[in-house]
Amino acid sequence: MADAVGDQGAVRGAQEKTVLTAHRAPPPASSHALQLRDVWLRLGREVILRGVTLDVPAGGGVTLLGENGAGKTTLLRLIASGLRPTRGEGRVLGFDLRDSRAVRDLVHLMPVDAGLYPDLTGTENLDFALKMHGQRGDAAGALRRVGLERAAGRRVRFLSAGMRKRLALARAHLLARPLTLVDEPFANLDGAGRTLVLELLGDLAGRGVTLVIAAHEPHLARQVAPRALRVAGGKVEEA
Ligand SMILES: Nc1ncnc2c1ncn2[C@@H]1O[C@H](COP(=O)(O)OP(=O)(O)OP(=O)(O)O)[C@@H](O)[C@H]1O
Repeated sequence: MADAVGDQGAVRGAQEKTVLTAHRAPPPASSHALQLRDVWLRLGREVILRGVTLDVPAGGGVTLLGENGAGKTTLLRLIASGLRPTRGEGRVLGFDLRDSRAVRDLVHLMPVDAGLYPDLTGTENLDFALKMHGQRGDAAGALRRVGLERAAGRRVRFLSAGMRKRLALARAHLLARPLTLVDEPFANLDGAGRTLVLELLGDLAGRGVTLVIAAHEPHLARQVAPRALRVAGGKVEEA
């Protein structure tokens, strides 16, 4: 997965984006958080997605299932406008997937590796994410909620994998983007951490956020994103 970590250019770009998005018109009304029509995606020599058609109503949570390498992460990256379809079309809350600036403002992807800035502290990571979206929020409260108050001033590179996951969860919860994509939220977490994931994602769902969760733990993920879809052979089908 492309990694923005430590990329000062990305930080500058995001800061410029803050100014741009703050003045953008509100999204057009759409009853669908996501619509894909015959989407194909080739990466290098491999065709990963082979004609994916999908409608996700706004507020309707989806759990993506599938074997290792099936294409779940790739699909999430495409929805987050990080990859362009080779063929086909998509819309996020009415915006064309090719309008990456609009889509990135509406979507948050919590990647499997957490996708944090290792040289920033926990608080700085949250503050930066808020700034990027032109939002205000209680970073200290979010850190407390995930049990990371003592890590607030520590650089992310010194946190454990589970602590990073908790921090990424705090960020997703704080941002509460209308379409929130979550890649393997339960990985690297202890029992309390998994309960916390369910609480915070459940809270987002309750606030009308559309969740798309890629997970190998359907019994957990479906508690907050009930509709199950299986990714296999480049297709997506109801599970
Ligand atoms: N940048 C890339 N270039 C070429 N192929 C890639 C790239 N990224 C992923 N792939 C391939 O795309 C396929 C789907 O990978 P993906 O990470 O989406 O699977 P996944 O369903 O998320 O798997 P897992 O459950 O293991 O996380 C794999 O065959 C992988 O090798």
